[in-house]
Amino acid sequence: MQDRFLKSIAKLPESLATAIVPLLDKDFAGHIDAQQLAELQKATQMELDELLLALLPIAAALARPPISEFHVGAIAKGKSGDIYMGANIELPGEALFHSVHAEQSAISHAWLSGESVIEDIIVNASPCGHCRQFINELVEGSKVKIHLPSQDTAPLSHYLPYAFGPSDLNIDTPLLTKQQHELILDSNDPMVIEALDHASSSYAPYTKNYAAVVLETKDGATYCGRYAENAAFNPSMQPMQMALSTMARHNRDFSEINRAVLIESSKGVVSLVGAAMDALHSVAPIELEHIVADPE
Ligand SMILES: O=c1ccn([C@H]2C[C@H](O)[C@@H](CO)O2)c(=O)[nH]1
Ligand SMILES: [Zn+2]
Repeated sequence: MQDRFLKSIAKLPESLATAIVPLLDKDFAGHIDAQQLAELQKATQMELDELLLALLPIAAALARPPISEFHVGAIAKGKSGDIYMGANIELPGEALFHSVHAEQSAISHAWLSGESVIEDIIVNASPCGHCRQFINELVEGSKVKIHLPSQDTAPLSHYLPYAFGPSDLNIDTPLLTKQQHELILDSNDPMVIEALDHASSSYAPYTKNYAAVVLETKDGATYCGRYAENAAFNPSMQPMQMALSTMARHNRDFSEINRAVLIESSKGVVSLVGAAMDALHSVAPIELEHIVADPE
């Protein structure tokens, strides 16, 4: 089992601790599939909602909050029945807006894993206004059920009444809808090809700046993040932040980053290069490779 889970395991009911330890091997990065979840339920005799809340200390152990030391854990449950954990990240010495919230981390985890609907979000602290707005960008966002430790489960529409969202800007294909934006680039560099692929699947309906980041560690492993815009603009999730959050879930240290690539569209009305460089430089002394590709 990874050391980072030691303290959280001690907080779990004994039957859950025993059943989950085998899943927390060196490759565990916060994904539990529907079958594994059913086995956990069987071993613990818990109702599903109860089990999901009980798993939050495991999600919170994925956090990297050097500024607040406040560990937030979240779980996004997809329509497939699989669950995706996420946790907050703060970048040392950088402006606070570079932070990633646990809910964003869990949602991006589900999105990168191919989920097309998120039905439930379970979180250990009440979701802040910015997260409520981020959730509202999702397909059927107002219906996402929010589960909190000492509250009755309620849909997002309860937490965010009179919401402003994609439909106010005439977007009817919200976040998690399959995106396919062809970008043309001639390269046989596998890392660039991976980034291009993710940029094509990114969500940028407001600026058309289809963009993605891939980070590579010295051992050749890669971690990606796609751009996910928000109708209220500020709560958008930057691709660098999403990639860092992917790395953190995989228990990799940011100092292990060896190469970093940002690909964005030549026709976007904004560029993410400045924001991506600021975030990257706060964690690793690496130059950002910035590639601009033409949309088809
Ligand atoms: O909904 C919330 C509220 C806060 N945080 C994180 C952000 C920051 O890292 C820390 C303190 O706000 O908690 C979340 O992850 N989700
Ligand atoms: Zn939040």
